[in-house]
This record gives sequence, structure tokens and C-alpha cells, in this order.
Amino acid sequence: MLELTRVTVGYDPRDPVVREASLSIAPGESVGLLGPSGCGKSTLARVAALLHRPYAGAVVLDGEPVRGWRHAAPRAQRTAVGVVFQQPRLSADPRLTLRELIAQPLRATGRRAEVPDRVAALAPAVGLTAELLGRRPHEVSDGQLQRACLARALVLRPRWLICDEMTAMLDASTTAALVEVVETYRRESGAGLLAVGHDRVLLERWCDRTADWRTVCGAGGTAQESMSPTP
Ligand SMILES: Nc1ncnc2c1ncn2[C@@H]1O[C@H](COP(=O)(O)OP(=O)(O)OP(=O)(O)O)[C@@H](O)[C@H]1O
Repeated sequence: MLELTRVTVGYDPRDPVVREASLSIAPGESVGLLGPSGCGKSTLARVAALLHRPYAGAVVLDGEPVRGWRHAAPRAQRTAVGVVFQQPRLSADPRLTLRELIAQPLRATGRRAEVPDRVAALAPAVGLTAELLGRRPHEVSDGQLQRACLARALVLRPRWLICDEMTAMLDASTTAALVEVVETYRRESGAGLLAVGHDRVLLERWCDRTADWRTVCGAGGTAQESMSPTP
């Protein structure tokens, strides 16, 4: 399970953005987190991705409480979670080719030897040709770069995937293609998914169930998760 319990987090401890949010995802399950712009969905997604330390509350990953964040997280926990952000240009090093970008997590974890096989498997899965793999971010479209960012998120075969508005900048056909890549990975690997967004139609179609922001953040300090099954 990926469990967030009564998580309070933000950018100023005196005025947290998110108060007492609780959410859990089972292995193989896909959960869509819906909420209005600016409510704190991305901030909470970054907590789930072990990138942002909460002020209070607990995050438990596969039964192990998370005690370190970002580079201080134990490698086993850090590599268990893959993340894709809304704006690929902010998360992609402009100096790297798409091939290097996808391979980045393998290199960072000392698994260089796996690069050729993993890139060869993932590139066609996300719809990138060999020619595109040799280009740098400024030489490809947002959709092509997001395909590479998704491949990078999958390259370590994470047990949990966090998609933070992954398709917000993309057209309908690229959105459908990337959702299909995620769903194929999820079916084959049994990974759990947290998909964050404000497109209710998309998330209800995509996910097993959706969680509404108001119910994820319990009012008055009585945080509860309350999920609506997707019709
Ligand atoms: N690095 C930061 N420093 C200070 N405040 C921030 C930072 N990032 C986000 N915020 C603020 O935190 C609040 C929540 O932002 P967040 O991006 O988590 O919301 P969101 O629900 O994901 O919004 P959207 O749907 O528009 O992406 C906003 O008021 C935002 O201005």
C-alpha cells in the first residue's frame, strides 16, 4: 500500500497549503485525485513521490514508514516510486538527449548496464523512434518530451506511479496514447497509480476510482479518505 495519513504540508509551516490529507492506494489500483486549481494536489503528489517532506502526518510505503525525503529517502523507497509532472520542460535537463533522459535513473542508481535493453524496450512502448531519442528537449514537441518523461518514470519499474497532470498540455490523441502506456504498465506490473488532475471526465474514465479533494482533506482536523467508485 501507499498510504498518506493526516498529511499537513506546504511552503510555510505557519500557513500550510494542505491540512490533514489522507489517501491510500492499493497495489494495482488506480486512483484519480480531483480538485480545483491551487488547492494543493501537486503538493500532495510530491509528498507521495517522496519529494516534499510534510510538516505532519505519515507516509507509509509497502508497510515501511517514510522517514527521509528526496535524496535522503532510502534508495529502495525512492526507486519504488516513479513520477511524471505536468510540464516536461521543467523536469527535463535540456542538455540531455531523450535517450540520456530516459536512462538517467538507471545511471543514478548504478545500473548503467541495463540502459541499452531498457531504452530499447521503453522507447517503442511510449512511441519514440530512434531518431527522436537522439534529440534534445528543445528539438522535440511537448508531447514527445512527455513521452520521454513517462519512459524515465517507468525505467526502474516502479511499484507506484504518480502522474501529476501528466496530460494537461497534450492533445487528445497523445493523451490517449500516454494513458494507454500507463495502463499497460500497470496491468503487466501490478503497480499502483495516483493520477492527479482537474479533468473529471478523463480521470473517471482512466482510474478505478476517484478521490475528491474535499474528502481527502477532512474538514476541521478530522481527515478521512472518502472515495467514490468510478461509474
Ligand atoms: N514552490 C512553492 N512555493 C510557495 N508556494 C507554492 C509553491 N508551489 C506551489 N505553491 C502554492 O501552493 C498552493 C498549491 O499549489 P499546488 O500546485 O499544489 O496546487 P494544485 O492543486 O496542484 O494546482 P493546479 O491544479 O493549478 O496545478 C498554491 O497556492 C501555490 O501558489
